[in-house]
Amino acid sequence: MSDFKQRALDYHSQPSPGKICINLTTPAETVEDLALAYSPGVAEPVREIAADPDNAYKYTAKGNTVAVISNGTAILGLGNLGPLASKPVMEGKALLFKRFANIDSFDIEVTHNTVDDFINTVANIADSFGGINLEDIKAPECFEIEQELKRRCNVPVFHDDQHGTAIVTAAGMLNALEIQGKQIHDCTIVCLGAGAAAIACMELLIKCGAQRERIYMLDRNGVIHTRRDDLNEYKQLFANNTDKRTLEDVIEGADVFVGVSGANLLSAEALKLMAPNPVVFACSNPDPEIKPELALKVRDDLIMATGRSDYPNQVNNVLCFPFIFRGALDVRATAINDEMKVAAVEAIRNLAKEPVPEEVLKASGVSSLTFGPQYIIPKPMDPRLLKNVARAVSIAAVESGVAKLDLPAV
Ligand SMILES: NC(=O)C1=CN([C@@H]2O[C@H](COP(=O)(O)OP(=O)(O)OC[C@H]3O[C@@H](n4cnc5c(N)ncnc54)[C@H](OP(=O)(O)O)[C@@H]3O)[C@@H](O)[C@H]2O)C=CC1
Ligand SMILES: CC(=O)C(=O)O
Ligand SMILES: [Mg+2]
Repeated sequence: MSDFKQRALDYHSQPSPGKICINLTTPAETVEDLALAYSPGVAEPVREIAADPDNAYKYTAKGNTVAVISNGTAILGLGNLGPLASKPVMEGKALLFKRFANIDSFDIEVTHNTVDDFINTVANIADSFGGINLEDIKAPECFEIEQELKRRCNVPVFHDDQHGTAIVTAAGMLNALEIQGKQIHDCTIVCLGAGAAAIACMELLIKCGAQRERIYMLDRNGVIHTRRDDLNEYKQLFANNTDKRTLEDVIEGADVFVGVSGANLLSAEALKLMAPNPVVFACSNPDPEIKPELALKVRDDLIMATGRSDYPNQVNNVLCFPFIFRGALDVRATAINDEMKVAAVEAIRNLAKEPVPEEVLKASGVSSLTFGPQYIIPKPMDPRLLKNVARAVSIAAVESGVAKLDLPAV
């Protein structure tokens, strides 16, 4: 067994199995404590909440708790390995929520037969939480699931693999193109993958100025084009009127490659065909579409990002979901809307241009980080993400009319 594999397994099994636990916030030592915490005292908040459901925010942990919910159908880039196998990732998301935004999470792995079963399960428990973070649910079901849950739930519902990924990709892409001296409007973009992350990333890049006709999306059957008859309604939006059929066909002269598909699917030969000064986001986890060492060996004019923590430029939704939920919970937003997403893109993007504090350099194991090809996007452990992104999101929620509370004082 490799050393890294053993260390990863040890990390998850020691000092106790898993990565999270529940702690108490109130004393529970004496008879009086228990009389307050449980019977008879607990009846008082019960009555208050029955009289007004908003009192759940006052007397329970609801307002600072997010449910991380998966069915395990698209676990990272590992595929459909079932609900239970997704649990380490969902506990990982809970770890990140707590570590970066002090949000408590429950991970919930749902076994279901139909899409309706899944939707009903989540809708029926949603009121227990301040928000719902859907995770690693494959396309195309994820689109219907999110849409229906948004309609049925009173709390924000956010599919992280769609919108968290899209927000971070857009922030990193705008910065990378700025460094490469390119305008997104003029770029030819190749997107390998046509699932949850791909569709959302491309839609957000279009909102940021990319031209739909200059995007070539590919799935397992190659380029998505207008003469295919096997496309779902989401892929159809990206059907290109083209004779190009393969990755090699579309990548020739392309400015941008976004990989949200699977491991090692972009060859060095294909990369060589890209236009000068390309941007390659190989975001598949745990293994990118092309390894940075290989990519940088064949192109020295490249800006390269992956989804991983162990290379420069980590384009990963960890830079978004803790902070967008912090911003939403702080003003009790009823939804996470486009205004809040755009605010998050701008806040993440701008932070990469600020001088980096010593503590971030230390945690990153480097002596300097300056806006440029090796640093297009902030590091997840940058404490300013919490302040800047959450605040920007809260302001956008208030201004767009979905906040139930005023902005908290700074
Ligand atoms: N860095 C980050 O923050 C994030 C990275 N990701 C990564 O993106 C990838 C996809 O995740 P997600 O969108 O949630 O999953 P989905 O299951 O929704 O989509 C996967 C897509 O990848 C395509 N695909 C898989 N294998 C190939 C292949 N050999 N050639 C071409 N296309 C292929 C599938 O094609 P088809 O439609 O034909 O089945 C499908 O369109 C994963 O690797 C995941 O780790 C996801 C979210 C965040
Ligand atoms: C990062 C993430 O959410 C994924 O790879 O699915
Ligand atoms: Mg995911």
